[in-house]
Amino acid sequence: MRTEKLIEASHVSVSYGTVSVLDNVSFALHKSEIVTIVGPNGSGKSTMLRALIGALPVTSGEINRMPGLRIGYVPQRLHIERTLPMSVRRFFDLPRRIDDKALTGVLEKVQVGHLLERQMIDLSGGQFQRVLLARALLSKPQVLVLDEATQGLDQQGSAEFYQQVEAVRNELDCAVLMVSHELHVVMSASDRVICLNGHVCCEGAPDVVSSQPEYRALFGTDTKGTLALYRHEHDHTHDHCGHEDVGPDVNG
Ligand SMILES: Nc1ncnc2c1ncn2[C@@H]1O[C@H](COP(=O)(O)OP(=O)(O)OP(=O)(O)O)[C@@H](O)[C@H]1O
Repeated sequence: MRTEKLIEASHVSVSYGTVSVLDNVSFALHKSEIVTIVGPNGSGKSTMLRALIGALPVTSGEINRMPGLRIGYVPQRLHIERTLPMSVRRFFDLPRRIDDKALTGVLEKVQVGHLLERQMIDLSGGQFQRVLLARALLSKPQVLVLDEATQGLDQQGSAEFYQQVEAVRNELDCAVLMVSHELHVVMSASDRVICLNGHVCCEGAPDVVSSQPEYRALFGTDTKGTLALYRHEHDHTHDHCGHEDVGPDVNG
């Protein structure tokens, strides 16, 4: 039986000016599930995340979030000014002071306690992303949103990061909604995968999605998928589900 819906998008379309980026997308995120959005460059993944969390207005359709929903957001990257001294502890205090007691539990979960006095700019890529994850957890989120949070990490670093995310989900029982290009990593860590290319091409459990013709057309039959993703030329249509392919041109 499905649990309660935390966020629901119904027939959502988003355009930037006259350019349509999302067309008639419907989607629901349920309590405790890990959902990954995959798709080629420019297919609207970040746009969809931003619309779902309310950071971007939709052109048509509707997005409903559970009243009072707490969302923790881990961005793709964050620029820290190199000339500005900023310790990890100070970073946690932005935009408002966090007392040590509130911080302790989160530091243990994400194993960044030993980094508190370090400068943000001196952290490794993996440490930096774990600090961002810890910061997102401070609001005790019911939904954790990750937008390509492991960009720049090597395969082992990103696998460790996603294991950490899974552990956090298991402990906090929060839902996780993420965008990733690392199909081989996220496919194993997700309950459900949405394959997006301006519209929802297919969705379902990872093993179901990876055997769909739409998915294979996008990512190739290679289980790693990553290279095919960047080489993708979207020339298939979706007659079986009544969608005309109106997705953006994403020649990589
Ligand atoms: N603020 C904006 N104004 C105009 N166009 C935008 C804006 N943001 C994104 N776009 C365009 O919308 C399309 C979808 O962008 P989006 O970032 O959602 O895709 P994506 O799937 O997340 O891409 P990537 O995998 O490269 O990160 C792209 O063509 C992009 O150039």
